[in-house]
Amino acid sequence: MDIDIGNALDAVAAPGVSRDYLDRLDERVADAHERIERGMADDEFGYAALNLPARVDTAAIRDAVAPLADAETVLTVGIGGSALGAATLTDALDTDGDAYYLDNVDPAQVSTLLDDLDLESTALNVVSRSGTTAETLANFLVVREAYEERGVDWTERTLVTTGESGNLRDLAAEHDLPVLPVPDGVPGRFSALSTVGLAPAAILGVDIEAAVDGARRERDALTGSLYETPAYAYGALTYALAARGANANVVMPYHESLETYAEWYAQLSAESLGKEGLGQTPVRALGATDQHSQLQLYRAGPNDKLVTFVHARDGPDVDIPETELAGLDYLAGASLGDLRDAEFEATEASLADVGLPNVRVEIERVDAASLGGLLYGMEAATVLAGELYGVETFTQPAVEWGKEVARDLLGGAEALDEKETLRVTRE
Ligand SMILES: O=P(O)(O)OC[C@H]1O[C@H](O)[C@H](O)[C@@H](O)[C@@H]1O
Repeated sequence: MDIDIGNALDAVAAPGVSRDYLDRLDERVADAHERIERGMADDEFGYAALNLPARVDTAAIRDAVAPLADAETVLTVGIGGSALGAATLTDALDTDGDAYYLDNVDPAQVSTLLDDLDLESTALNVVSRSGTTAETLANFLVVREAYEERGVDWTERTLVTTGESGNLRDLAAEHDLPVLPVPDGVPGRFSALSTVGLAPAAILGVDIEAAVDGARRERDALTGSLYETPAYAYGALTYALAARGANANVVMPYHESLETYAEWYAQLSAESLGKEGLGQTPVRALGATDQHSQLQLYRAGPNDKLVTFVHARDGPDVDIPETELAGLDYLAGASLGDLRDAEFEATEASLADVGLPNVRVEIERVDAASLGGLLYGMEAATVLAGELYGVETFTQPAVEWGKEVARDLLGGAEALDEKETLRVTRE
C-alpha cells in the first residue's frame, strides 16, 4: 500500500501537521518501531499478530477446509474480529460461491437467511476465539437446529475455528469436527490474516497464499521511519491529527467491494485505540455514493475530522456507451472507472480546498495480494498509533461491561439501576 499525506500537512489543512513536527515525531516512530519489533520477536500478546505473514499455515487451512470444498455457500457464525476480517476478504474478492455472515442477533435476519439458504450445500463456519461469545453460540444453536430440522447432517458441514479451550473446542472434539486454532497471542480484531480470516475465503477458492504474500511484503517494509513506511506514516498521522482536533476518521473507499473493509477498520481502530479519553471515532463511508449524502458535511461542517480515501489504481472497467442525450458530452469516450476516479480526485481536492485534512491510501488493485497488504499495513499502523498514544492496544475492557450486564439480565438479575426516563408520546 502507498499513502499520500500531503493534504494533511498544515500548508493545506487545519488541523494539519507541519513538516517539522513530523520530523520530531519520526524520532518517536523509531522508538515505537523498536518496541514493536521486540514484541514481535518475543511473540508478545498482540504484537504476535504482526508475525502472521511468516507464521500462518495456509496448508493446514486448506486441509481443514477440504471436506467442505464442494460447498456452494459458506455461512460464518461469528462476531467482531471473528467475522469482519473474513468478510472483508470474501466481500472484496471474486469467490466461487456466496459468503454470508451471522454477526448479529436479529431474529428477523436469522430466520430470513435460514429460510433462503440451501443448507445441503452450505458449509457452516463457526468462529469464536474465546468460545464463549453469547451472540455466536446462540446463533450457532439456532443454525444447527435448522440443519437438523431439514435432515442435513450438520456435523458433515461444520468447521470450527476457536482457541485452545472452551465450549466450541469441546463441541468439535465431541462431534469430531474439523477444527482450526486461533493462533496464540492474536486478538480477534488482528486475526484477519490467520485461520480466522482466511478459512472462509479458502473454502470459496480465494488465493489465500497471495493474501499472505501481500501481507509479508508489507511486513518486510516496516522500518523505523514514517517517511519510508506507509503503514507508519498513516498510524503517526492519525495520532497527530487526533491530538489536533480531528476526532473522527472517515474511511471512504472508492470501491463498492471495499465497503466491508471500512467496517473492519472501524473495529480495529475503535477497540485498539479508544482508551483513556483518546482515539478517533471511525466513520464508515463509501465513494462515490456518499458524495451524494455525507460530503456536504465533510466540506461545510466542522473541521473535526480526517477523511481517509482508499483507492485502487487499476481494476476492471466498463465503457460508458455513446449517447444522444443532451448535456453529457463530458462523458464521451469515458468509462465508469474514469468517472469514479474523476469523482474521487474532485472530492479529494474539494476537501483540501476547505482545509479538511485527508489522506489517500492506494493499492494496486482489489486483489488478494493488495488486500493482504492493506490489512497488514493498517494493523501495523494501529499498533504504531497505540504506542504513540501510550494505550494498551490489545485489550478492550470497555466492551466487557455491557456483555456482563446483558448476561445478568437474561439470568433474571436486576443488573441495572432504574433507568432515567423522559418519554415523549403523541397526545
Ligand atoms: O472471537 P470471540 O471470542 O467470539 O470474540 C468476538 C468479539 O467479541 C468481543 O466483544 C470483543 O470485543 C471483540 O474484540 C471480539 O472480536
